[in-house]
Amino acid sequence: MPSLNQHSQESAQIGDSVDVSPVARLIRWFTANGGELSADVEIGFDASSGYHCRATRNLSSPVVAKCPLSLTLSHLNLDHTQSLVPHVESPLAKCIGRIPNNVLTYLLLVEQRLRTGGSVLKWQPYVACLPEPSAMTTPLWFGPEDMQCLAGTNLARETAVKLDRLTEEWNQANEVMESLDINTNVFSFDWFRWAATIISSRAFISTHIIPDKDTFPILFPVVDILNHSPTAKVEWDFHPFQDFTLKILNHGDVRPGDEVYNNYAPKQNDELLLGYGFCVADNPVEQFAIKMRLPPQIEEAARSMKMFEPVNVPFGMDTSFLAVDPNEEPEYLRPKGHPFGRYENRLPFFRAIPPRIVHMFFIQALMNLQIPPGNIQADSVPSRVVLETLLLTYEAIDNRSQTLPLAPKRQASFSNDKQKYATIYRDGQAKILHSIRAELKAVLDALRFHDGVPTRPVIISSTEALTRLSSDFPSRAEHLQSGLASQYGLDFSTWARYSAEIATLETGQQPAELSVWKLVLCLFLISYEHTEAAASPGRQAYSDWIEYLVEQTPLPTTATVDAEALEGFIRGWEQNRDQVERAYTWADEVVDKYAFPVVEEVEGEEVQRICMYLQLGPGDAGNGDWMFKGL
Ligand SMILES: C[S@@+](CC[C@H](N)C(=O)[O-])C[C@H]1O[C@@H](n2cnc3c(N)ncnc32)[C@H](O)[C@@H]1O
Repeated sequence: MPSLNQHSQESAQIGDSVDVSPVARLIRWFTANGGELSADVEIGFDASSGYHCRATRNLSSPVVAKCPLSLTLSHLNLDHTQSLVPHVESPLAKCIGRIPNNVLTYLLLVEQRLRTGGSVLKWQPYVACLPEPSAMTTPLWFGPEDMQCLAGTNLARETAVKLDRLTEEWNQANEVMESLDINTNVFSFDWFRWAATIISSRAFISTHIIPDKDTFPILFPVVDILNHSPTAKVEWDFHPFQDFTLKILNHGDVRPGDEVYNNYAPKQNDELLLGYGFCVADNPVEQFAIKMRLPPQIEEAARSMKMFEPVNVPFGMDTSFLAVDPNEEPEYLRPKGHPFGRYENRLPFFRAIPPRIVHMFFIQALMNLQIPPGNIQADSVPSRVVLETLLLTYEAIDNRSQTLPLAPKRQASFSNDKQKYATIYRDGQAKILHSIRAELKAVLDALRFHDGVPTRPVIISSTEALTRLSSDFPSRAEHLQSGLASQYGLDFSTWARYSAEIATLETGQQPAELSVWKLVLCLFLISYEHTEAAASPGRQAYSDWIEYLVEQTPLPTTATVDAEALEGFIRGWEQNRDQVERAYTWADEVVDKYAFPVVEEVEGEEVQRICMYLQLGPGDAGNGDWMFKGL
């Protein structure tokens, strides 16, 4: 390719000799009309990144390209009432004020590209170097197979939304043009989509060059030919109402042959893919967009209880989200080591999660546990509430991560760039989501307790509770186990067997472990209350816990169960009929309120256990700090 400075010195006449390449014509047109391009670079082309800029020798100055306002392309060129940029004659001028400015720019671009509509072909050399529809790689151009690469990602939905919006804009523009007797045949949806993609992938915002008007998209020929690198050090030097210069700040580091990059600002891969049609592998600013709202009635109730006041935002979180409409901006999950830092939170395991989402699950936790918000101080949240908030957050992230599994091992080759970039984006998103799921899971795993005497609040399954019952009240435990064995066919030959079986057993479409828990808690209550025996540390921990649960959920005055139904499981019910009935009714309520599922590995398989949170009595109602100590 000839060096561009040679071209820049040639006289610029559009439409001259046919053997001049489109790039050479572009540069001649550009420089003849006030544009500047460094003599140390050339414009090259390759199939994967299209036109790009490359150093032919060491850069003698930071300036790579400078585009005057007079060469820009935007709807403003159609507006004959202004004198900031040259006017073009076009029927589209009639549409000013009747079609949105960005849409008018699409239409003007199509006119220029198709050399039609009677408009002066002012930007012909520029438009001739714009990528063809066949080169477009944003999801607006994805076929069904390409879309499959986006399955489970946020972009799968956003692409459909964007296409709908574009179709709507196209329909409305056609209506206006028809009403003004403008021939609309030329503005097919495909060309309209092409122009919209050109704008999203290379337009700048007008604010810096025309600060006194509302922002609109504006094209700066040639400056827009540089590709993006997230590490490029550049300056966008705008002189209002005059020109825009792109400078390379570390121009001394650029070697002959190096590609010279712009930096389109830190952008995540969803924005890059949707707007530009490419992605950055291992993009350092990548986050995971997440949109969650409380059900409207719960949100309403929470609002009336002043839960959206800053004093009711727990864990030392930043409260600024309260002033932002949740529909305006998405929230992002941030992986460890993210360059923007993570979210302020006294509890480290919540630092990946946006405060709005943690607050939302905090509200949900209070509702689930039936704790009136007035009883909670945001700076000293009981650990049971912390745990419930964590469980709800984990459940939501876990559910989402099941719709976006971690990437399988892939072959390095793809059938096209769309699939290559979609896969980079998709895999990066899955990686973030699963890493945050794993962080939360690690906290839950660390709280899970299997053997010995709990010395801190722990999560226990019915296996640990039954073990404790066996050691403290062997004959009651034996009776219960034989009842469970005959009712459910459970095998108690080893605890591992029991765990494996109970995890997969259902009764009435509910996990059978819920029923076991109700019986065990009922037995704990009637046994500990009436036992004088000196407590072992293990027994003490459990009996303190039961005492605490009774404090939280007092015994009912009337029962909802008939003790006879418990005959096979609870010994001596005849003598203590009323007591057993009330204890079981209590246990039923406690389990409904507090039991939760936890995934664990039993005999090499991941299974779901129903667990309870064993607090060490009222003294442990503290602020949840223990949850991360020593983790
Ligand atoms: C502002 S234009 C840059 C010029 C463009 N290469 C061309 O052929 O006209 C932005 C487009 O360039 C391509 N591009 C920019 N940076 C890229 C990169 N780092 N990797 C792959 N393609 C890139 C994408 O197609 C994007 O939509």
